[in-house]
Amino acid sequence: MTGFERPFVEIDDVSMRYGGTEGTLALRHTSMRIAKGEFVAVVGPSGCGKSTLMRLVTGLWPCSAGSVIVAGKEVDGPLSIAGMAFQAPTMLPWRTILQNVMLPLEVVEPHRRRLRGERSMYEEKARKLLALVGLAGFEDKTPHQLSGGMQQRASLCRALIHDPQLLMLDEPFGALDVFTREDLWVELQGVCNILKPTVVLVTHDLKEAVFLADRVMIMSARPGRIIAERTVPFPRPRALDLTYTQPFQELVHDLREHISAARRGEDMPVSPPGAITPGQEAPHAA
Ligand SMILES: Nc1ncnc2c1ncn2[C@@H]1O[C@H](COP(=O)(O)OP(=O)(O)OP(=O)(O)O)[C@@H](O)[C@H]1O
Repeated sequence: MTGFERPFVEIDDVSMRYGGTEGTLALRHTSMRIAKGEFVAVVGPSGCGKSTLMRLVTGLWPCSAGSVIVAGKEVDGPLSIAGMAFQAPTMLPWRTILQNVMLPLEVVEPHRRRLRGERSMYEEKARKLLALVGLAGFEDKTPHQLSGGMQQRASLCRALIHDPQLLMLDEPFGALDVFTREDLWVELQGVCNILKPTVVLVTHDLKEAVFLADRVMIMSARPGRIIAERTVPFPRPRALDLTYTQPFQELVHDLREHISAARRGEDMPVSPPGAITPGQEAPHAA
């Protein structure tokens, strides 16, 4: 990195209230910086405003106060450079898996314009992505012919088909069994290593956060704000065996304590941003 590089995502003193002045205050004075290519996980008590934060960053909702800047531009509407995946894969049941994966290309420019003339190139790309997550051979199936885990893999491909610079994942593995979930962590890590998007992952699973992220941001109970962050020092690629090691479990435990305190409405002593767990070396984070 040369000199100062502007963060890719800049969330500045953002507040968000649903339903007018008497409505629910979901976020209060939340700030966050995310570097290009960085993988950030956001954890916090249930209902603290994590999904709200995702909606503000992707421009699906406007903030009530503060600003969100992505790639140097203030977000003032839905972001075409973002790909999204949620807990429910939400595949269109009448379309094949390949057609579902290609859906964003029918909406997002410049792909929309190019799709008619370059359909076979785009189809090839969708097939390659599906192969990358172990779904080669399932392109022509419909969603109901696939398991939940397979549908979630396909929804990851759909989030990535238009080469998003920003990948926003809101509990994407929350509905899956633990084995499928862990397989998908490894696959997501592999895909990110190749495509290198900037990623924001909202999750309740602290192991998932530590396994996947360069940095974990911890939110307070509602109204949410960032109360602490941890840099994850483990080198990549990470293997699942890492989750059984003591440093990994200590970091998960540390996060759990922060969230328990946040649920009780207490703030733990806040570590400086980017604090590193004692005895561990600095990460490669972007
Ligand atoms: N569309 C909406 N209208 C009114 N209130 C909302 C709306 N969406 C969310 N809220 C409220 O805002 C607060 C934050 O919700 P949000 O979904 O962002 O939290 P979360 O941290 O993602 O929750 P969870 O961990 O349970 O998924 C909650 O109190 C919720 O009830």
